[in-house]
Amino acid sequence: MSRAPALQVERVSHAFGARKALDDVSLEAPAGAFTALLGQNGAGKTTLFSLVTRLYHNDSGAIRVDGFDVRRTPSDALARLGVVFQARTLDLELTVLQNLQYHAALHGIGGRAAKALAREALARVGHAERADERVFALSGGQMRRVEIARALLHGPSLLLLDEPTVGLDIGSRRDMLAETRRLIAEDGVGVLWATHLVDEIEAADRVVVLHQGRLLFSGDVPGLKARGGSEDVGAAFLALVEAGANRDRAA
Ligand SMILES: Nc1ncnc2c1ncn2[C@@H]1O[C@H](COP(=O)(O)OP(=O)(O)OP(=O)(O)O)[C@@H](O)[C@H]1O
Repeated sequence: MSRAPALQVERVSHAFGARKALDDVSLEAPAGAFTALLGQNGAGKTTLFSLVTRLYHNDSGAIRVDGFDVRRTPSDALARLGVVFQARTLDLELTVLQNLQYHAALHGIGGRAAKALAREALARVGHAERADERVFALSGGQMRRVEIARALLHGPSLLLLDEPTVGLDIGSRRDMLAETRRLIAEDGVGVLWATHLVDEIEAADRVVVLHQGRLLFSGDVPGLKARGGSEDVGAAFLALVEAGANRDRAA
């Protein structure tokens, strides 16, 4: 039997009052792959993440994590989901290990098992030796890695990252991307990585393009280049966005 996609979004819409933040969006993030969710400011990336994580309720379409519908089987879906939000969410006064143990407790894992999983997750992001330090002593990039370790701790099938490299220097950005791709290769986790930076995309990645709440493209990098009429990913992306805006003006 083939494995369910890590994430399936089917015909989902969401509005804030009269403003449509997502308009009939369908997309997939396969297991064992890096999917870049590419969109400019206001594209709807964070809204989509809020629906997948159930911060917002989706009352149209369907969202499935590893085959589990987030509305009908929320605990199964959320148990298979790891998230790194755009805003930092670690408790600065607690140690790195305590932050991870707290997260483990939310997933029903306690005691020695939690400690062991936390140390293992920290080792996977190269931070085993920081376990007993308080979070305020870490740099922005180190905190991000701890957040990734925390998101991986309960063994999710899908990892959502909302613009995780914002505020990081070039070296930290590159390292974080390489580490995420290594985790995909080692664990088979499916990653949905929201970004507006085209240089974070590699040739073998999947790409989903959102613009003003609408899906403009979903496929691989060669497909994006073909649709945008350019060998340059950035130029192809901008061509798609421009064509979408022209369609809206004509409508
Ligand atoms: N809580 C809210 N109330 C009203 N409108 C909102 C709210 N959150 C988002 N929006 C609107 O929904 C649209 C999509 O916003 P969203 O934050 O999902 O985009 P984004 O792609 O994450 O953007 P960015 O790259 O700037 O973070 C925007 O027009 C935004 O103004």
